[in-house]
Amino acid sequence: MSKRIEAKNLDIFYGDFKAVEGVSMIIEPRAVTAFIGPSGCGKSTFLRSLNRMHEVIPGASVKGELLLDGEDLYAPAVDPVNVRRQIGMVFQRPNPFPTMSIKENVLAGLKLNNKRISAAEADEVAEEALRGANLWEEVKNRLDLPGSGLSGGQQQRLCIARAIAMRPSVLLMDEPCSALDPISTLAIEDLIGTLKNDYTIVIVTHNMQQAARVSDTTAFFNIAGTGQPGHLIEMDDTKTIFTTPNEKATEDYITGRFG
Ligand SMILES: Nc1ncnc2c1ncn2[C@@H]1O[C@H](COP(=O)(O)OP(=O)(O)OP(=O)(O)O)[C@@H](O)[C@H]1O
Repeated sequence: MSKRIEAKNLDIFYGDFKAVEGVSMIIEPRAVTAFIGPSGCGKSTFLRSLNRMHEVIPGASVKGELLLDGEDLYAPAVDPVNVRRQIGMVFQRPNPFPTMSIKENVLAGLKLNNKRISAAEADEVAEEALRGANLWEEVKNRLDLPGSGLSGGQQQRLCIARAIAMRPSVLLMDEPCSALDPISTLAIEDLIGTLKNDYTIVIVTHNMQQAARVSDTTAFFNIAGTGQPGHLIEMDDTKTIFTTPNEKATEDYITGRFG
């Protein structure tokens, strides 16, 4: 299920503005890859380009190649909706559909994709996804109550359940814990550790300790100045990045000298 992503010399634009330049990297399956770097260096932009989510912004475009297990995700014949089905995304703020029940939220992606499933199948998919998101025990007796009635941490796990109900190969997470308290953050971090057995996981985080705790590989992005494009500076085992990085800029960033 878990797939490998390869970016080759990727540039990303908002209209004429080049936000990210020349990124080449391999994101391995069954592992967690963290993107770190100062504000504006293009971490979220690059993350969103991985499932073509940035295309919802008018004028956004990419140059270069992006391969999922060797298949070019930007080839003319590829439907971006299909890409997003394979590569799910979890956002900074938990965003369950407020008028839907917990169960309907989990199944929302399938419904949007017009997947016809029987009531029994729906129950099965919902339970499996909620178990996968480590939320089942907390919600199994209130599946028909609104998703918005859950705590922030539970809502974020509900959004993860909604993403994994689609059986994606990759899960992208854009600062998934930044709106959560420390206990809920820990629950999501534990969950990320379990999910990597089945998915390729990419996480953007501002929290250096979090990157060190949850990821196997870390990519450091930087920006030379306002109006300049962000670049990938280096990518390595998380341990190496946090102990003996190759680049001075990485060392300065992880030791808190800037950013
Ligand atoms: N929708 C947009 N339209 C135009 N420019 C954008 C848009 N989104 C981001 N940018 C620009 O692209 C650059 C990279 O932004 P991005 O949000 O990807 O950086 P980031 O590293 O994720 O920052 P942060 O850590 O603050 O979230 C910035 O210069 C930003 O202003």
